[in-house]
Amino acid sequence: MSVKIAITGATGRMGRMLIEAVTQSADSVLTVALARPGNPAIGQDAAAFLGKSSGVLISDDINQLANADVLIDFTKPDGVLKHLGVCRASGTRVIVGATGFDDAGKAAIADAAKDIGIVYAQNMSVGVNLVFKLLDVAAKVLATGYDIEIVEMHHRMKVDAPSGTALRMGEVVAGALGRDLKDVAVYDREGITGERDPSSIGFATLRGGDVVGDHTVVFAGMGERVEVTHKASSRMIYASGSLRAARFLMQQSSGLFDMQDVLGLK
Ligand SMILES: NC(=O)C1=CN([C@@H]2O[C@H](COP(=O)(O)OP(=O)(O)OC[C@H]3O[C@@H](n4cnc5c(N)ncnc54)[C@H](OP(=O)(O)O)[C@@H]3O)[C@@H](O)[C@H]2O)C=CC1
Ligand SMILES: O=C(O)C1=N[C@H](C(=O)O)C[C@H](O)C1
Repeated sequence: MSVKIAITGATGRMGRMLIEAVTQSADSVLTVALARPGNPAIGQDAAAFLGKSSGVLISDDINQLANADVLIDFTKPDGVLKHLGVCRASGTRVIVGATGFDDAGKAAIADAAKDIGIVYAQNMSVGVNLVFKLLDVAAKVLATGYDIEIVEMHHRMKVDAPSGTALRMGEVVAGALGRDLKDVAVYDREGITGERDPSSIGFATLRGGDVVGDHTVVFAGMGERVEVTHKASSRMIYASGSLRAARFLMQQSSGLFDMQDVLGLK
């Protein structure tokens, strides 16, 4: 049976990629496509930008979320939290792809997962989730004598920094070393900074052009440097991962999961 999918932010970069992925999928079907009130695409077919017809018109009525098995939400934290309220009431499962949540937002996601199945992942790609595993191993092997720095580059339209993926990479590495990222993260360096604190994990954020998403974690020692890099060249990797997460969620009536759960990497 096809999984009934709702897409919010239907005219966004990821929204459109998700609509394309659902229209190509054999086991999911688009039933709801939402945009914010005033969006000029409201009333148009959700797949019109592909020159296709999906039979689903873009709407601004969030109560339509009840007409889906799974909402895939790549909007922004405030949008996700609003949509979660409707989904919690209707029993619609949710995939949270948006990044930039504060601690209160993350707590609200965890609370909603008491009633509905939720996959929340800063990066839905198989490759990045493999990298998370590799980083756990690398950090443990290179635990002493290696300075850890995380560099990411994204397109000029991205509004949050560092990326959710870079922050998750920091959490994985810090966790492997028994550190709390909140205590050791360094996000800015300017002027006379003093020598590097060996326990710190530094972040550098680059923005420009149309870069889909590049991440490198550097382990810099005396005499050698190990770099673990992932480069995304298509947003379809995130859309395909999200559909995989949707199939996984159909087996879960409640609970909070991530892509490591979906991919069986735990
Ligand atoms: N987890 C993952 O694998 C990935 C996560 N992302 C994350 O997904 C998010 C979206 O990225 P991207 O598609 O590039 O961004 P876009 O800006 O292209 O799209 C965002 C969409 O969300 C809508 N939106 C924004 N705020 C709200 C709101 N409060 N309520 C309802 N709709 C809203 C926008 O509508 P409007 O046009 O009206 O502003 C737009 O349609 C980002 O947080 C990004 O970091 C991106 C790629 C992969
Ligand atoms: O905004 C993006 O584009 C991306 N956002 C996610 C993040 O913040 O990590 C995932 C991916 O890197 C693309």
